[in-house]
Amino acid sequence: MYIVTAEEMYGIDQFSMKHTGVEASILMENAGREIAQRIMDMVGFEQSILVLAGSGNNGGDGFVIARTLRNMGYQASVLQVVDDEKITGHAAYHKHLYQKCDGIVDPLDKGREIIERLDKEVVVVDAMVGIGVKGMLRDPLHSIVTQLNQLENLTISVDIPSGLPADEGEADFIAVQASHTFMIGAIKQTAFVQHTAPYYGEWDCLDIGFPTRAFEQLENERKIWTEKEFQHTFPKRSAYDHKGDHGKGLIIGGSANMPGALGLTTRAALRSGAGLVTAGTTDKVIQRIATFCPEATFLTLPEENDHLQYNDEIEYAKFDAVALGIGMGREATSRPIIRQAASSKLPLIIDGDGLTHLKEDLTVLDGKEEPVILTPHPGEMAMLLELSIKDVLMRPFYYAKKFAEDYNVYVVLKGAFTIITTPEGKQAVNVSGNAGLAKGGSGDVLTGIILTMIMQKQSIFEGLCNACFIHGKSADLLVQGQHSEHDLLASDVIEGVSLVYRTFL
Ligand SMILES: NC(=O)C1=CN([C@@H]2O[C@H](COP(=O)(O)OP(=O)(O)OC[C@H]3O[C@@H](n4cnc5c(N)ncnc54)[C@H](OP(=O)(O)O)[C@@H]3O)[C@@H](O)[C@H]2O)[C@@H](O)CC1
Ligand SMILES: [K+]
Repeated sequence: MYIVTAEEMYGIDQFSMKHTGVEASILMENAGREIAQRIMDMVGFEQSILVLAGSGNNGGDGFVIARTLRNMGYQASVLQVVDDEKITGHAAYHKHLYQKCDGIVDPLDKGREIIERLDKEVVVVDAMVGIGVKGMLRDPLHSIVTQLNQLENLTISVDIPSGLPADEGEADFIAVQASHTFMIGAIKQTAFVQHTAPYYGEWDCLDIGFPTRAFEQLENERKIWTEKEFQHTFPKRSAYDHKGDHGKGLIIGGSANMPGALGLTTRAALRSGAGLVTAGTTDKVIQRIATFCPEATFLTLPEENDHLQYNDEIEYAKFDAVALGIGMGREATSRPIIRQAASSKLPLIIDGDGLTHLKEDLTVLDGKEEPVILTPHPGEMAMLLELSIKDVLMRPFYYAKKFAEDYNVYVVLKGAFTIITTPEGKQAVNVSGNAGLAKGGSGDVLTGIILTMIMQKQSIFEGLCNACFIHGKSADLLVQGQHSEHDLLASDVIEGVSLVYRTFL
């Protein structure tokens, strides 16, 4: 399923009409009927449904919804929140149809009173404004939305909560706080941006008949990654495979104060299916983590002041991929290891403190032909881009893409909605995971799973998406079972990988 901006959605709409001849009023009919069906699944005949219809095509969807619900025996009516002359085009056509089917339309001047007296059992359908919103809502919509947000009624938004921008990057708006949103045709970008996502409530995206070609012509490819994609792309194993077929991974990191991080990454790589994993770290760290990951082998690297030192004896050629930086600390004397690993002919994952070292000298990436994967959280992304965390959170799609393209790297921007970006700018959002992952160690586990995934028979992009899916899904399955979001530990997430495999493969 695609993730779009408002402009891209209009492009899909135009392409569909031009190349398939489908008419806008039919798309509107499809949209309204699909949403009405979802409303019928949630609401009983005894409940009243009030559709708030605005002037554009979003309002037009509202008239279709009201007509469909009434035809099916539901008590639905429309409160038109704009003057009559504002309803034009396809919306006017569907308003007319609705009225011809004995539909009731209350005019705007009754609006305030209707909403003030609204029984809390009445279900509100918000079709006031969709992706055509420009700037801050004006009155009367502004005051209606303010009023509505103080009520506790079940509120179902059509396509997008009215007032909310579809595109990332907007800080100032007033919008309906929806209980549910049914998006039409494609997911709107702000459903995955931290400060706008909560307005959608629970959401789903409905197909209304846009042709696949209309999405394929989009310049920016953005999709969500779900269990379907995971099941479709995850490589099968053969009875004749040997350990070398599942990748030999090298993990470099660890320091006296952070030995556990490397242990988590190593064990996560093993648990997710790597053939062989070697942890390259200091002798002290090896002593601390060896029993936590007995299946791993170890490479003792020199240290100074409890931190890793550069060592030119690492035989990179023995491995298939390297993950670097985990719990490594920020001592400048460790930094040359980054350049050395980058000059190896291996795919390279840089995580945690490795990203801080990288920022000191981004030229280490120059000319590297093998894939490089960076796994920043928003703070690290901000550090790499020399921006504030707020800037990154405001436009995560844009900034992840910019960095990935500028430096020819894959970026896994971690967060409640992890965004995976290829060097060409293709993006996917992983939707698995929960607040239980917001803990120290989660990122270390993800790095281990990523290392394993990029060594399997799938593209790097698929491997990264699948790694994020497995990591989040492990947490989801665990909190549905014996754990909660409060007590979940990173080490639990490692063990939960088995649950993911047993459930989905
Ligand atoms: N083919 C498709 O893609 C399909 C799209 N469909 C649906 O169409 C929707 C997009 O429709 P759209 O383009 O007509 O825009 P829409 O969101 O209704 O808003 C425009 C109206 O809002 C008003 N308005 C704007 N800003 C405002 C403000 N700040 N404060 C107050 N008012 C403001 C503006 O008024 P004006 O500024 O002109 O006075 C104008 O009248 C889309 O979200 C989906 O639901 C479906 O039918 C299926 C097929
Ligand atoms: K809406």
